[in-house]
Amino acid sequence: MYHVILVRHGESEYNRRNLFTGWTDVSLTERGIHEAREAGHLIREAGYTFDMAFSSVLKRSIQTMHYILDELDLLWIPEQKAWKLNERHYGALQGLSKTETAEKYGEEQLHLWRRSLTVKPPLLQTDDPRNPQFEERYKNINPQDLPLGESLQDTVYRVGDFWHHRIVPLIRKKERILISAHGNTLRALIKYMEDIDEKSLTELNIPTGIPLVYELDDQVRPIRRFYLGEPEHIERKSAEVANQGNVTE
Ligand SMILES: O=C(O)[C@@H](CO)OP(=O)(O)O
Repeated sequence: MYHVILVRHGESEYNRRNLFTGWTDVSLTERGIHEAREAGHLIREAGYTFDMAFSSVLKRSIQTMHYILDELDLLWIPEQKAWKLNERHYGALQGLSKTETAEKYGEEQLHLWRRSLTVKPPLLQTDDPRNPQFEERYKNINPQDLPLGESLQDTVYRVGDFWHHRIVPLIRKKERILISAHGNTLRALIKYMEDIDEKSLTELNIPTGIPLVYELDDQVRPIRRFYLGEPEHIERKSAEVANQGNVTE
């Protein structure tokens, strides 16, 4: 049996301000740093270790990976930063307030944009300064592969491809792997691995900074997944994510 540990980065500046983030490159807050360190602590307490770590090319995920590795005294292990692990691209919603978006378009529309599998956000115009094609960090990526906005399904394709071609071969070689990524990247990966139905996927909210352990069989297929930590705390943090953008609470 193999295992892999997935973590959603700790709270970011945009999470705190309740703004759509996507590919916007924002830092962790003090709370986020604490959550990332706590994730490392939980992993250490549970007795896991790593041979290699992955993050996206967004700093909140990179910082989280480093805080976790620091807690484990593993900052020396090889790491890889991959754009294919970036958060789902939220198109023209990026930078908007989730609450204001709900007030303007209704909670139902907000929920569709946030949690449906196939609904795309309004796309960026190609001349929008937020277009990833203008960013130095994506200069080696085929411009046609860079999104102007993605549905979760689009994210499932790119994350699934990365998992299948880059992570699975390492797991087969018995590499113990940490993946520090994002709420919707991890929802996409869970969809890819388990093919869960759309309703369950809609209800799946990944809490920040809580390690998610996947046990995998000899064919690298999932056996079960579980969070490390105290169930009530995890439940509360998942509900916090689900309720972002509620107009009335
Ligand atoms: O804004 C975002 O990029 C994501 C993750 O923070 O939010 P949501 O939970 O609304 O998909």
